[in-house]
Parts: sequence; structure tokens; C-alpha cells
Amino acid sequence: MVSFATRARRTFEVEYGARRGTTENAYATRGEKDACLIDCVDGRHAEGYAREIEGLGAWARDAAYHAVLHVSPRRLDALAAAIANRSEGAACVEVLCSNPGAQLIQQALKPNSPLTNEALCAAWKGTDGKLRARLRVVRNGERLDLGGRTLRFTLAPTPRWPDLIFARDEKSQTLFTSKFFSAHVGTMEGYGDEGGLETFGEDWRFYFDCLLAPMARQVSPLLEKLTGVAKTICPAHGPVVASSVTELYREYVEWCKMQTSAGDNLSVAVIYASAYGNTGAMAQAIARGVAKTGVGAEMFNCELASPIEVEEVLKRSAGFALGAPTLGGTLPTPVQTALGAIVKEGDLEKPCGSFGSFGWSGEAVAMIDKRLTDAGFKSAFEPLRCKFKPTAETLQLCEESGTDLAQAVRKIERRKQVLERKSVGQAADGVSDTAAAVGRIVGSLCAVTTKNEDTQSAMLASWVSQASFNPPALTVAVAKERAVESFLMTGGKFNLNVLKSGGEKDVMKALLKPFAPGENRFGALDVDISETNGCAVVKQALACVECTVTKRMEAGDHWVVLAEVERGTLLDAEGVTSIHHRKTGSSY
Ligand SMILES: Cc1cc2nc3c(=O)[nH]c(=O)nc-3n(C[C@H](O)[C@H](O)[C@H](O)COP(=O)(O)O)c2cc1C
Repeated sequence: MVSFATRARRTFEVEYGARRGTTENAYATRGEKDACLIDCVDGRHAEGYAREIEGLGAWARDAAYHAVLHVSPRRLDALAAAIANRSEGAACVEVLCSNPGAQLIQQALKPNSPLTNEALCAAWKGTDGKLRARLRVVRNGERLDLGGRTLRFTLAPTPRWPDLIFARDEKSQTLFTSKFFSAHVGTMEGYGDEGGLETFGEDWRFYFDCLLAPMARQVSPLLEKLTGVAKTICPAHGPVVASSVTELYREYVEWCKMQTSAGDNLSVAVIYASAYGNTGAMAQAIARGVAKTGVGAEMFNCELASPIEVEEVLKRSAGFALGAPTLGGTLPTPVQTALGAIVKEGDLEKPCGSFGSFGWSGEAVAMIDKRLTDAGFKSAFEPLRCKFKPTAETLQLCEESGTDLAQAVRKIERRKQVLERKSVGQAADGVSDTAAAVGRIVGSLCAVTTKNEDTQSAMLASWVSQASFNPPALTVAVAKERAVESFLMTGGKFNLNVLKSGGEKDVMKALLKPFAPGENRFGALDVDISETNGCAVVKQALACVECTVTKRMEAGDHWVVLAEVERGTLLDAEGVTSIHHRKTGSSY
């Protein structure tokens, strides 16, 4: 195995939001006859990758095969380095990938195309003009005999990775799963998953929630293809799964089920096209914002689907977002077709949104927005436009916009239910005994203030409790759809500003005011920024407790966040803590 760990967060896609770094993994295996390199790392590590392969020995350097389970433009420099480093007399390497993967490599090998990769072109054909590599498209179920060891390939296309393949080494019962069972964590000691779910559960789940949950419908049947014995799972990122194969597989099946059953009740379609992945990254962040509310999110790449499939996804969705890059001053054709299908379906009750990346003129998003508005659709968020690659702030904005879209869908659903109940003569909102009893539990009214990269955020909280004397620790329950939720991952910092009885009104007003995605959360509130953790200190509070998240536990529609107290400051020694009294346990 060859693995490169990065501690820093280098890219801003939502899946890196937990800020635990990542690893780029690649593997090599050999039989009695031939060897095969499996997977490929990010182009940043191209030189190191070639060196590491060389270090394994001539069998790896001059391997007969290189199976690239996911082809991305970002990985082509590393593929080029591996090919360029082969010895002079080595035979042509067969680069195995799926049909969509092969198309991407062919584009990269074409001179003067937007996807041309100079390093790959140079490596593919040696200076003597002889081919040093050739493409081989693998079929579903195809076997590669290495001599006493066989690799079996399974095609595993998803909207985000249409070219994905799994490989199974039948002799060692090892599964190579690329993006499946991956995690962005670069902090482990070795390569393995020692500590299993206890140690990496949150990382696996976060990666799943960000990337696979919005494609759960497509992921579920692919998981079925992976059943059967496997001793080891080798993913593209994070630990090699050895001690917790069965548990992680079971969790994946369960998470998919949770997501699809949420989607069966109520779901939002995020329909998009993306030539270079920028609009795709925005779509991913919007889908994450939707999914964390418990509403199903279905990512749908309309370049890979027929108009009928677009119509079907629209029919089963209660809202949608449509995204496109600007190419040649207009929308890509598949998005125009999808737009036509949306307007034709014409269910104007469905809330919507538009988004997309552009380079200079950026007409696409305005075109989508105008067409939808003219047809009578109502947007749940302002059109989201982004110049080239989205930044951390843009992705945060996309995530919050996704949450707004899901909440708009929920609101319509609730209204429908109230009308239904009324029509059958039930009370619209009776408080049950259980709810009334639970409502008698009280908590201290606090402002949680937190920060992620350059973005500050805050929420009002009363489901707060001390949890340990030594070390001093506390818990806060955070609704899954809350914008600050993604700031409070393990390792995240926040301040718990305990509010003063009689002095809580202004803070409540400021924090309960609806805010648009990306808007300053503090409004007119007077805050200082802590020099130790960079989070806001509410000046009107009674006390400020600076904390670091140590663990999260899933609890129905909330995450219970356990945090260790780093330090505390008493801002007002005379005041009394504000208590939040309620009539019902079914709302705050
Ligand atoms: C062939 C081509 C044509 C483009 N035309 C435009 C254009 O007319 N206006 C514009 O704002 N950007 C244009 N761009 C820039 C893209 O919109 C920009 O690269 C965007 O980030 C692509 O998003 P994507 O990664 O989702 O495909 C063009 C890019 C290419 C490669």
C-alpha cells in the first residue's frame, strides 16, 4: 500500500468540513505471473507516488496493469508519473478503467482540449514515439488473472462518480472500494482502523453523509454487490478497514436505509451538470444542507440521465435545486432539457433554487432563475453564483441554502397535514401528556458561538448540561438542520455564553431573527472575539465557557455534542442564570 497523509484541509469541498486532513491511498498486488497497481493518488503527490512504487521493487514499477478505480482530472498527474517512471524496456502498461473513466483519459490525451494533461500526453508516448501505456475498458464482472491471484471488477456508477469500479482480490478476500468506505482523516498512526467504529465512526459517517447519502438510492444496490466475505476493505481515503469490516458494512446499509426512507416521505432533488466539478461541489453542499434536516436529498447529474429519468426524479421530489456552469454564454443542453421538463411538469407548489459556477460572464444561473420565476416557481434561496472553484464560504452558503430549501418543503408539508387533520375533525395542535411532561425539563439559556475557517456562527441553546467534573465537560443538543451543526464536529471550538436572567431579551431577539444564508449572525449584538479560540464572546452574558468538542452522539433529530471545557470567564458575578421554561417538550 502507498499512502500520503495530509493533516491540513487543502480543499474546501463539504466532505473536508471535519478538518481532520485526509490520506490518499493506492495499492499494489501481484500474482505469480503479473502485477497490478490499484487506484491512484492526487496529482499533488505525483513524484512521491512514483518514488513509493519504485521502492516496492521492479515488479511494481513495471507492473503489467494499472487499475484506476476512479479517474479524476486531479489524479492524472500521478498516473502520468507512474507511467513515466517505468523502466526503458518495460512492456506497455494496460490502464484499466470503466468506460466513462476511459473517456476522461482520452480527453486528457487529446491535444488542445480543455482537459488536456501535458504530463500524461508526454508519459503515454515515450520520446521514441512508442506507446508506453494503453487503455483497457473493463466490463462488469470481468476477471484479471495475475497467476494464482485473480482480480474481479464490478462497475459501480453513481451520479457523482459515474466511472467508479470496485475490485476484489479473491485470494486474499480484499475489496478495493475507492470512494466507498472512505473517510477524510489523516491523523491515524499507521494505515489500519485500530479502534474501529469507536475511533473512526464519526469520520466514516461524515464522509457518507456528505457524499453518499444524497445518492443513497444508487448506493444501496451497489452495496448488495459487495456482500460476501471480505477480510479487508481498501478505500481511496482514510484507514484500511480490517477490524470493523462487518460493522462498517452494516452501518452503511443502515445509513442508506435511513436516507432512502427519509426520501420516501419527503425529498428534494438537486439536479445539475458540471464539466469540471465546480457546480458539482456546490450541488454536493446543497444536498448536504438538505439531508441534514432529515429530508431526503437526491443528487441527480442530468448529463448522465434521460429526460424520462429527470421527469421521474421530479415527480418523487417535493422541491428541487437546478445548477449549471456557464459554457459559451449559455446553459449546457442537458440542463436546458431538465428545465424544459420542470416547467412542463409545472408543479408550482414545489420550492426551488438555482446555482452554478462560471468564469467571466456567468449567464447560466440568471437564465435558470428567470425561466423558473417566469413560469411561476418560488425560490427558497437567492440564486447562488460562484466564480470558478467554490471557497469555504461559498460552500457554507450552499449548505445553508440547501437547509432553507428543505425547511420550505417541510413547511408546505406541515401546512398540508394541518389541513388534512382539520378536514377529518382532529385538533390541529393538541399538547399530549408526554409532551407536557417532557416540557417541564428546564435548561440554562445560552448563546453558542462558534467559528469555522473565517466564518462565525451562533445559535440560541437551552438543551445544555454539565456532564463531568474532571475534566470539566458539558453537552449541548444541536438540531441536525441547524447551520452551526457542521461547525461542531469533533475537535471544533465553541463558546457557551450563559445568559443573565432579565438580560436575555436582546440576545434572543438577535439570535432568533431569521437570517439569510451567509448573513452576519450577531446582528446588533455586542461581541468580542476570544483571543484563545477565535469564537465570539457575548458581552451581555453572565459567563463565557470556552469548549472543544470531544464526541458526538446521534439522538433522533439532534446531535448531542460532548465538549471539554478549556477555560471559563465570569463576566457578571452578581447576575442569575436565565432559565428556559416551556409548556411542551415537542418544541423549544
Ligand atoms: C469551453 C468553455 C466555455 C466557457 N464559457 C464560459 C462563458 O461563456 N462564460 C463564463 O462565465 N464562463 C465560461 N466558462 C468557464 C466555466 O463556466 C467555469 O470554468 C466553471 O467553473 C465551470 O463549472 P463546472 O466545473 O461546474 O463545469 C467556460 C469554460 C469552458 C471550458
